[in-house]
Amino acid sequence: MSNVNLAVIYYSSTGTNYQLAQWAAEGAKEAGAEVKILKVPELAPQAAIESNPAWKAHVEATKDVPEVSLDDLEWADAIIFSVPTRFGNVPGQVKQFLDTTGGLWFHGKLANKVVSAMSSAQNSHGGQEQTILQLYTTMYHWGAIVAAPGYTDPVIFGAGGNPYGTSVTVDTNGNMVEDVQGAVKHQAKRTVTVAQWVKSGLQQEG
Ligand SMILES: Cc1cc2nc3c(=O)[nH]c(=O)nc-3n(C[C@H](O)[C@H](O)[C@H](O)COP(=O)(O)O)c2cc1C
Repeated sequence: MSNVNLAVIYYSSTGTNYQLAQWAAEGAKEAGAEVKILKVPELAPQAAIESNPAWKAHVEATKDVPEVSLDDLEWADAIIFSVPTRFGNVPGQVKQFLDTTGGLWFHGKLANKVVSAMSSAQNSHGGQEQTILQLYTTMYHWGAIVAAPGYTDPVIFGAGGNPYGTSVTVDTNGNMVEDVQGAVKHQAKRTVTVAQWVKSGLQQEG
């Protein structure tokens, strides 16, 4: 066991980021972490969800996935976010959740979390990198330690070569274009490894 608690926190309307989250959870478990997959609460009106069959089906399919809470953030030594782009930024649902973390931040409870992020978009240059960087901006304010994948494994090149975090293109049928499973698992393992280093260093400091 790695003694790392890892939360995979995702938002997804049509399933892509849920799949990325599941692969990340697999990779983190293989690295020995204790893992929770947690969804960001939906804020969209029911009428909007009903108007899109893929969205409606995904909400139904994931109704039993627990919603992320502030307690989960306290529990986690490491966090992997997976969020689709919304015009180059994180979805409003994710921003709303991040904006509830002020109290934890104030009490120093978010410092030294090891984090990394993943994303998706409909176009191959539709804002994946920017979305991850927007998320990381908040992480810097938390005092979190961003464990971006960089080019630390050859699998990253095959997945599109995004050094900020694994990202994928989603075609009009909702299918992923690139094969990113290996890159996601590598990113998850790296996040757990860095979290182990940080956690053991902090424990030595007392
Ligand atoms: C409001 C909105 C804005 C979006 N903006 C972009 C965009 O700027 N570029 C792009 O390529 N895709 C854009 N998309 C497509 C989503 O990123 C895509 O549906 C998502 O990555 C699929 O992930 P999911 O299956 O986890 O929901 C947008 C979708 C919505 C609903």
